[in-house]
Amino acid sequence: MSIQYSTEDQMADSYGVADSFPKDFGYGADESEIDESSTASDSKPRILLMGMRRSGKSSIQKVVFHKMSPNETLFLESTNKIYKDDISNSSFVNFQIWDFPGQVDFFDPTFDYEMIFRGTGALIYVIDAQDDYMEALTRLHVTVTKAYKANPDMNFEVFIHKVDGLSDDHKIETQRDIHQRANDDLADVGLEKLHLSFYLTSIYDHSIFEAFSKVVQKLIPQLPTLENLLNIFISNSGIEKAFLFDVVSKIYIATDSSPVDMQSYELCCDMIDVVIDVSCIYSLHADCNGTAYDKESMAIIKLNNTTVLYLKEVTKFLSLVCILREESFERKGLIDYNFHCFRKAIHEVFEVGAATHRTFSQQASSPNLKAVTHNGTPANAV
Ligand SMILES: Nc1nc2c(ncn2[C@@H]2O[C@H](COP(=O)(O)OP(=O)(O)OP(=O)(O)O)[C@@H](O)[C@H]2O)c(=O)[nH]1
Repeated sequence: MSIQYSTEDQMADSYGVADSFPKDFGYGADESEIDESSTASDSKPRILLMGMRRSGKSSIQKVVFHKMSPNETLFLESTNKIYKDDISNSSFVNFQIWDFPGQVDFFDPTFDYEMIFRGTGALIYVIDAQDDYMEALTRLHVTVTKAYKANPDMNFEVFIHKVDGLSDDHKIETQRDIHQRANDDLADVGLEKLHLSFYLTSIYDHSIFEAFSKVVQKLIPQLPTLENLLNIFISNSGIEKAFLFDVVSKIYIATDSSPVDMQSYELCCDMIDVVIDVSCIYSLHADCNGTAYDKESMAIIKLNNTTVLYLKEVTKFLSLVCILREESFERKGLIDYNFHCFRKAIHEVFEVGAATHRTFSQQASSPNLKAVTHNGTPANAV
């Protein structure tokens, strides 16, 4: 895997251009229709969203990357052509999402699926769990076998979606059934090597953000280093759990190696919302443009169960959100010193990556498209 980075000029001093909250605190231009031939911008790493009609693909993309409220998705119209969404203006992770219309006809000669799959990091196949999913499973099989032949390196992710309408038992049973059937179909054609990952998702809770976090993390080659840094940071600071968040999407790009529980993740997501809301409402600039999140951004929230939430800016796109006990927070000086070292290390990790990428780009004419591009650290890093 290799990685593409923004140039340092782009990284430097760019807080001013970040959009602000709420609606504007998104990813800039909305989706645009693509012409199916390859263009220069299409060389960005991409994540494909595929699945049956009305399975919820556009809703996922709108809710995660465009701050659309789940209820508004009821009014989304059906997608008729492939739409691409460039997630690169104000995010740490830098890729394109291609939202496909329900039925993709692999036999249509104008649809160059090999070209599309070759440049893809991950294929997300969305299955509506509230509907009869037999046809979706047949199409999943056709899609992943074609995609695997064109690009065996891509990640295959299955979102068992709309699980908000299912009881807990029904969720587990549906996941087991879909997992079993999909893998049996692959085994029947000798494709046991093709690994499918399954997630239970809904746009009505944080599960869709959690699932997207895991999909994106797999495309970040520095993930083990980030995890390691987080482990060192929390163990030396008396912190229980820490997430490194992409602020705009609330995708966490890394966490320490202790297990993630949904409640902690939700708390941290909510904290980001509170911080951005408050700084936007009380911003000195009436339009709040670019001022909702910057180098000074930090927040402490003390909960009534002796838990403290602590948020600090890491780069213009990333923030660290920690959960710790009140007694550990008494050593705030130590935590801040460790955070300073952690932040410095994060900046170094991505500076090294940027340098490696520059060397790589000079050597190779076409980049490896599996790994996502990063908007790295600002040049004025501490
Ligand atoms: N209950 C529930 N409904 C959802 C969820 N996600 C999407 N929906 C609804 O599903 C319907 C279809 O969603 P879309 O996002 O338009 O589906 P699509 O897959 O993009 O459809 P096409 O563009 O026709 O391929 C909408 O009414 C959404 O509100 C979910 O997590 N839970």
